[in-house]
Amino acid sequence: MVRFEDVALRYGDGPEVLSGLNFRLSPGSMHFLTGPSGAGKTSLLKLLYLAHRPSRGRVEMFGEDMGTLPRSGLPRIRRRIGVIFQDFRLLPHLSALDNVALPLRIQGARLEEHLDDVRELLTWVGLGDRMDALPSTLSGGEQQRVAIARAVIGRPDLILADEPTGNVDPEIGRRLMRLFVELNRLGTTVLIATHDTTLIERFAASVLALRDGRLAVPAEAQLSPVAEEVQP
Ligand SMILES: Nc1ncnc2c1ncn2[C@@H]1O[C@H](COP(=O)(O)OP(=O)(O)OP(=O)(O)O)[C@@H](O)[C@H]1O
Repeated sequence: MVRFEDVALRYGDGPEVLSGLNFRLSPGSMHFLTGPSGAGKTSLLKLLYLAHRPSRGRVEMFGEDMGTLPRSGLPRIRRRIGVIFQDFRLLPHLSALDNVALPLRIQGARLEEHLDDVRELLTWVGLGDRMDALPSTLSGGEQQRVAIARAVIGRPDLILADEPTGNVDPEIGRRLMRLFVELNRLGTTVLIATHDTTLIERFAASVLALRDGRLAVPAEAQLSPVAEEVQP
């Protein structure tokens, strides 16, 4: 479903911050993306979300070559991806509930028919009593949970998450991971960028390790079709 062949990325005239990337993510697989600060994790997620075009190499998403995709085709591909960036990118004038419902509206769904799902999901992420709050009145961790709910509500084929448990307490972090694992079991491909080694040790997912813009181990990242929580 995702295939990178000798992909590189540079910002402007700068050096390549990612280079020689070769990997693929098979449908319904789960992966962690790790690496020290500055290794290129966020940049790789942005390539996967088509926020940047590679400066070299071939990116294939859902069987289509992104190099030949016209700009008008981007929304169609992005609708299949749920993304959680570190800056959350919530719409400031919409309530938590309306932010989460946004992907459904964009898909053309009638909100009334999905309101219960939106409320259930917000309750699951611990925001049952903050549904009407505007993002500016929510804490960082609460905003992050709204962003996660928004990323998963439309049941995307691919979820990209940048440090999704970074701002929340351990109990909520475990809940969020259960949400990702459950979606993965239902067939969603999940890629989670994190520094958190204990999180990685708890799940039998494959690990893509970035160092200085390169994958430390050339990754045939198609192991672990479904992630299992490792029992202590
Ligand atoms: N918009 C940009 N313009 C120029 N350079 C950038 C830009 N964004 C990132 N970089 C550079 O690209 C490299 C990789 O950054 P990136 O944010 O992808 O790393 P990261 O692994 O996600 O780091 P962290 O764990 O700290 O979030 C860094 O050297 C960074 O300075």
